[in-house]
Amino acid sequence: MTASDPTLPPAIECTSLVRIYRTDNLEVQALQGLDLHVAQGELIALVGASGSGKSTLLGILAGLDAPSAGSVRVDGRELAGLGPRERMLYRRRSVGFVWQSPPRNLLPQLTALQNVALPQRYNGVGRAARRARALELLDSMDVAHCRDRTPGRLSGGEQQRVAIAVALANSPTLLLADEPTGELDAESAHIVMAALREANTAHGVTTLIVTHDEEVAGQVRRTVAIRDGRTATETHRDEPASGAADAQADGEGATRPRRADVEYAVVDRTGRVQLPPEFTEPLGIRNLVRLTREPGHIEVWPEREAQQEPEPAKPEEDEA
Ligand SMILES: Nc1ncnc2c1ncn2[C@@H]1O[C@H](COP(=O)(O)OP(=O)(O)OP(=O)(O)O)[C@@H](O)[C@H]1O
Repeated sequence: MTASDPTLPPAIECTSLVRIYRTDNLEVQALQGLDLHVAQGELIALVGASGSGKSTLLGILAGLDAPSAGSVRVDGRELAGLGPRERMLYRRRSVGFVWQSPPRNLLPQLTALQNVALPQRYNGVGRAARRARALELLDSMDVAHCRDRTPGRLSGGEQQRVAIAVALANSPTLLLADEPTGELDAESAHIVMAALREANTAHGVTTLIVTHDEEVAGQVRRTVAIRDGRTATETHRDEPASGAADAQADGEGATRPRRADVEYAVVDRTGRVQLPPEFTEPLGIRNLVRLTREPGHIEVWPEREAQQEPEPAKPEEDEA
């Protein structure tokens, strides 16, 4: 992650974001008041069960969709009220997008070099500069050898690395990837993940990756979990896994375990916290809990326990 400049606005700031899909007689609340704050230059993974709202959020951040309510700011700019032309320019200049399916990312009749040059052409970049930038990006994604081949003659992993180069072509501030390793074997997934990290560090682009793959999520410092259309928990890692091994070598060649990951529950602006089912279900917690304030922490009691007043802790007896 590149160090973020405190004078810059956050890369992403979602506040009470709501997206309701309405069909004939059905209403689906895909996002239900989601809050998310991402600093400039961060690389984060977004995880959550199928239907939790990940793709909906990505579509809104990409400018492909608009929220029903709430605010979404990218680099301090409110997206909710953009008109069609501003939205098109935002998509063209500010965001790069990598889809799960390699063929969806590239035009099949164009070579890798032409695919990376094309978005720059739409942005008014001259021929020589387009070509130079495309070659530089293909090199930085380690696919320079693929420059004159069409996508059909590239492996899935090579296609995804060319797709990252395409996404970076117009120097976006935000790189979004929806399950970019979802159709790849483990080795290719590892290489594509390394390319996304390279995009984040060497090109300084804030990167958000939606994934179901725990190994991919384990390779970033911050993983945000969405549940029922809201950010529910976050896992922060001091030392993300490199992807291949879960231990790191010290100077003398010995390995030491990674420091423990820390999982936080997200507290939203109104003080709401989602209690994960692995905490609530064993205790039979459903509708009500009782909170007690303790020195330095808060205790959450199931309703039936709360009805029987918790006994105050007895001072420890002197064993002498
Ligand atoms: N165009 C749409 N019309 C109606 N409902 C939709 C539409 N797109 C998504 N939904 C619904 O919104 C909810 C969130 O969907 P979304 O695709 O954002 O979830 P997801 O977390 O990305 O799921 P997955 O991991 O399966 O891709 C789901 O209940 C889904 O059925």
